[in-house]
Amino acid sequence: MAHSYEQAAGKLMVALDFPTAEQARGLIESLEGIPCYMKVGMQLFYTGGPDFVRELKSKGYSVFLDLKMHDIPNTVKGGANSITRLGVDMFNVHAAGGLKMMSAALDGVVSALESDSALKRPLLIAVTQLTSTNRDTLNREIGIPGTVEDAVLSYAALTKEAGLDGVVASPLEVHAIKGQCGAGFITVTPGIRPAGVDAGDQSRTLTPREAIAQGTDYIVVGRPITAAVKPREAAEQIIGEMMQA
Ligand SMILES: O=c1ccn([C@@H]2O[C@H](COP(=O)(O)O)[C@@H](O)[C@H]2O)c(=O)[nH]1
Repeated sequence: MAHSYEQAAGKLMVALDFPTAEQARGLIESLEGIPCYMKVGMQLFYTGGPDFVRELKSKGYSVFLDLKMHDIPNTVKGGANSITRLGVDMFNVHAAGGLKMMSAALDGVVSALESDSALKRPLLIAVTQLTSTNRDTLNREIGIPGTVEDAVLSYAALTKEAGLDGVVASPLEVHAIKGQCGAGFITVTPGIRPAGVDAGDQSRTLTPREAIAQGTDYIVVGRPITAAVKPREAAEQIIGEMMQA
């Protein structure tokens, strides 16, 4: 299906992986007017904190808070409650934390919503197998047998059972996830590299056009935009590719 400019831009999540809010603001200014999602990860959150997230929301951006919580259920429930109060549009936990931990995250969301009717329900998703990992990481290093896709599908099934909205996976697994969990189960896919751009530490990658063609709901793009000489041009080129998919 062809995408309009707005549809394609709305599926682009820009990873604001910067050490300071000041540096992130520089990129945001250069992308002004592009209706993309902004993703705040641990590097920026640990310096910019909740205030920076509120600043993004006040500018009208949809925000994915990518803190990948992974702790005991009670702690994750509290974290999810605080994040929901912050007013983000999406946040995540690690599926490896298990069913009880993911259900506790959902409880944290529900308890926040019950305490303040003005709050909007954020999408809650779980990280399956990091896109920087491959079969060797899984089998030899961690000692988990099988293919990466097996592991991703197993985490996705658990995430669905816990009642979460979707998963983070590589674009290579989107087709299988949608087949198993249904088209409405959201996939958020990092590991995006336009042709000719260095993969860096990413192992399981596709281009923006290929990822959209696989049926992913959102692509996450960091360095191909943030480290580009002309970030706005890089972002517009990616959106153009997504529109052609
Ligand atoms: O499996 C995962 C989960 C999260 N990420 C995050 O996405 C971006 C990707 O950045 P690039 O610079 O485009 O590689 C980054 O914020 C990661 O923390 C991921 O890459 N893989």
